[in-house]
Amino acid sequence: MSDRSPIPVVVNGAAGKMGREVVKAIAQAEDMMLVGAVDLAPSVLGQDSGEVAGCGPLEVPILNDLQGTLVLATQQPIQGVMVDFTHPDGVFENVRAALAYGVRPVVGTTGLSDEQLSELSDFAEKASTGAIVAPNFSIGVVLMQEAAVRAACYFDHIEIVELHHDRKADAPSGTAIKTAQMLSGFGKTYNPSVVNEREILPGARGALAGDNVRLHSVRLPGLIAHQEIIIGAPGQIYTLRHDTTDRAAFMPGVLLSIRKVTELKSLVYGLEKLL
Ligand SMILES: NC(=O)C1=CN([C@@H]2O[C@H](COP(=O)(O)OP(=O)(O)OC[C@H]3O[C@@H](n4cnc5c(N)ncnc54)[C@H](OP(=O)(O)O)[C@@H]3O)[C@@H](O)[C@H]2O)C=CC1
Ligand SMILES: O=C(O)C1=N[C@H](C(=O)O)C[C@H](O)C1
Repeated sequence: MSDRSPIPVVVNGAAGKMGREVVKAIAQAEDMMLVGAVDLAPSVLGQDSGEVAGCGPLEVPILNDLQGTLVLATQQPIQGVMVDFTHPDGVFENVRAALAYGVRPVVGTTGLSDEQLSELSDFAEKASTGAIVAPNFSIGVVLMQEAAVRAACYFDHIEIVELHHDRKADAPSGTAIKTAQMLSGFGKTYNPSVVNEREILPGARGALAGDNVRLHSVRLPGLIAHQEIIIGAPGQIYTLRHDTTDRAAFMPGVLLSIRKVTELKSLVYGLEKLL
């Protein structure tokens, strides 16, 4: 049994698909304590976050007041952490608020623009407060991305297909954008044209990211989160694929980030930097 105080954690988006999974994971982690649960969904206001998550009562009600809940997190023996799985529209303000209160953000919500990310990074640096933004908390995805980066030393033709459930707000996925960013900066332009290509229906060839990596998004009920990186060369196709079959897959990465963010003094973008 450790004599250190548990890390106080606020979960923002606590009633969502990811938020419920995070509440369960924190309830089971001996070195963490859930001190606040926030969500804007009116149907869960005032309900016990543990009951909503399906892990039994935790005596932490779901509130719709992030600022008030962050204040609670500042009144704990050690500095708190805010885990955010909400919506692309609100995440920037949520993270700014957490940093302003000295509560360290661990952010899974996707959709932050490069400018927003850079602004949050400057803000964290000035506040000397750790923050982690990870478009994907699954360790399997990081391994897939790293294999793609290695393959990029030898191959020039790479397209990414990401497939998600039909309740996803943003496209392309944060994971696909991050993968393209990781493949960029090696002084090459991917997918050089070998014909004068005509896109008969706009969008048919996907979006261009990074150094010309093509991204394609599929949205269907029945899917959770999946990504293929397809690498082509004369006479061969190398396909990397990751399938999330349960959101529990993200929890080891989320818990690791909650622990690591307490040691940081600035913003880190990407789970791969913590492994
Ligand atoms: N980094 C990673 O590994 C992963 C990232 N994600 C990302 O996390 C985000 C959430 O995903 P998911 O859990 O599936 O989404 P859900 O829609 O299931 O959950 C989001 C919850 O947050 C609530 N909410 C929306 N805006 C706010 C806000 N400003 N403040 C507080 N609560 C808010 C929603 O309420 P209401 O329904 O009323 O809007 C909902 O209850 C997405 O951006 C997704 O891409 C998802 C999986 C893994
Ligand atoms: O919305 C989701 O579900 C997911 N979003 C993240 C993304 O945009 O990459 C991570 C994962 O793919 C699940």
